[in-house]
Amino acid sequence: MADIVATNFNLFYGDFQALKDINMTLKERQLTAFIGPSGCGKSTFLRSINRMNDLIENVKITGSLIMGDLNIIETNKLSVLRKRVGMVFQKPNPFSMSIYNNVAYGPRTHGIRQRAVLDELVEKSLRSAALWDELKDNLHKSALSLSGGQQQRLCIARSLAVEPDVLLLDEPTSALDPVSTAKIEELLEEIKTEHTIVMVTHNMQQAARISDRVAFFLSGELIEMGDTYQIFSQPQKEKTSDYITGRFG
Ligand SMILES: Nc1ncnc2c1ncn2[C@@H]1O[C@H](COP(=O)(O)OP(=O)(O)OP(=O)(O)O)[C@@H](O)[C@H]1O
Repeated sequence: MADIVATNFNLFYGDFQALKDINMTLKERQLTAFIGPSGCGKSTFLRSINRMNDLIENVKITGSLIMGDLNIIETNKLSVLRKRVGMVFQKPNPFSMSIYNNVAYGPRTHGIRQRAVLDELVEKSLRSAALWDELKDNLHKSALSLSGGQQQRLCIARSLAVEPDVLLLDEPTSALDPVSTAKIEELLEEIKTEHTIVMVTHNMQQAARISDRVAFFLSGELIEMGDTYQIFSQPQKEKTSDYITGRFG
């Protein structure tokens, strides 16, 4: 595992520059929250970390994004990158298959076939996502029969099953009720010492509750990054202070 380091990172959608000269270190085994008003580039930067932006036409990137020995921008081994960097989206998107097969899907695509190994990975991942006790007797039920909160925890379990270094989460609780949100926050706090977690959130209380570090974006720029306590109690930049006190955004 290693820190993720962005240096002079720029991203353009056609002529539009969505990210401007980002210099940032995402520390390993910490949870970093990306905050900022809508359209400021948080998701674009998050998607850059596992090259999801490759799917979009006319994207141009300059600068570098490095994780230890892995050059994220230049590698042509996307399956290796995506094994090391998992992603969970805003809306739970389990596959239309059983709970077991959802979690076993990633390991199977990486060639794991032995039933005992898969069983162990499924159990470990569901335990990490705080779902094992709830679901262990129903592993062959359809994932689509679960509640929204359970589906999102299943999506986290599915990402964890390939044992990634990094977990990217794009507003993972914004479609969920407060109880499901609390469960996800709790599980992220539990797993963050074993993974580097980067989460986009519009919920400032959530960032304050569970992140170790906060990065504040505005209009494609990284305005300020620091320890969560510092950002919320003693922001160094006026724009950060205006945003967190609700003056705009
Ligand atoms: N596929 C795309 N093509 C062109 N422009 C895009 C594309 N995706 C995003 N953008 C633009 O890039 C900018 C940053 O968008 P992005 O989704 O990264 O912002 P965000 O901070 O995550 O916003 P939100 O909080 O609303 O999700 C916005 O101006 C957006 O319109």
